[in-house]
Amino acid sequence: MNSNKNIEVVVVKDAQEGGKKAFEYVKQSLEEGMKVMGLATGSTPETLYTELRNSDLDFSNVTAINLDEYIGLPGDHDQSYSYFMNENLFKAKPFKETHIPNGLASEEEETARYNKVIEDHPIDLQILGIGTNAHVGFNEPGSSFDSLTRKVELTEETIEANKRFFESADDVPRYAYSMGLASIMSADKIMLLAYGENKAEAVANAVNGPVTEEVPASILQKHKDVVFIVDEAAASKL
Ligand SMILES: N[C@@H]1[C@@H](O)[C@H](O)[C@@H](COP(=O)(O)O)O[C@@H]1O
Repeated sequence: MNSNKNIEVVVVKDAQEGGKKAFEYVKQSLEEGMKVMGLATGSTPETLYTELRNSDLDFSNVTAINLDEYIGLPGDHDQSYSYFMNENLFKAKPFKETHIPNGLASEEEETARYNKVIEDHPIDLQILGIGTNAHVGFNEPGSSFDSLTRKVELTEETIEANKRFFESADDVPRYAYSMGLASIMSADKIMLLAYGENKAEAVANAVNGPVTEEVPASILQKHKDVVFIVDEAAASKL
């Protein structure tokens, strides 16, 4: 099924099974001494976070670094990624430190601050979701493979996909701070999760397509240790 030897693809039945499989990888990383874990938001990692919350794994020696945050939303806004992480993971599972971009801070200061956070805490395991247009974090098509944390403009496709969490598309922020593709690639290990038929094309392009900035996740073909955990629907175009 997987014709690209660089990306290991594990196919599971559904998101529930995906959460359990992803949990095993996280557990193994912890056993191997993981100190810094890169975290993702969106609906995809929810089943993994449920497994983590319900486990007895101890993250009190692990630093968490999140991929991105909407610009303009305060951390206590119920659609901010900061709020999502607190509710889905951090309240139940304390980490040593948690880092997430501050959506209210100024661009210059915040991007410099966040790049320093990543530089000071090399990521052992990075969790990723994937957008329907193959974005990772908020690195939309056209993002440079050399990019670090910066302000990004969301595409219409992403605004459409994310409006389900807001009252209307007009309420979806237009900009975000996102870790760049080079920052993501600097992680020692990467685990990308994807569930559902609407991710099938993005997954196929990322795994088997050309490595191009038009398909941000395709850069993962160049990483030495990457696994995709996808359900049967998301694997259907591989
Ligand atoms: N910035 C996030 C990504 O980190 C996430 O992976 C992706 C998919 O979201 P979902 O998991 O809800 O499909 O879109 C969002 O825009």
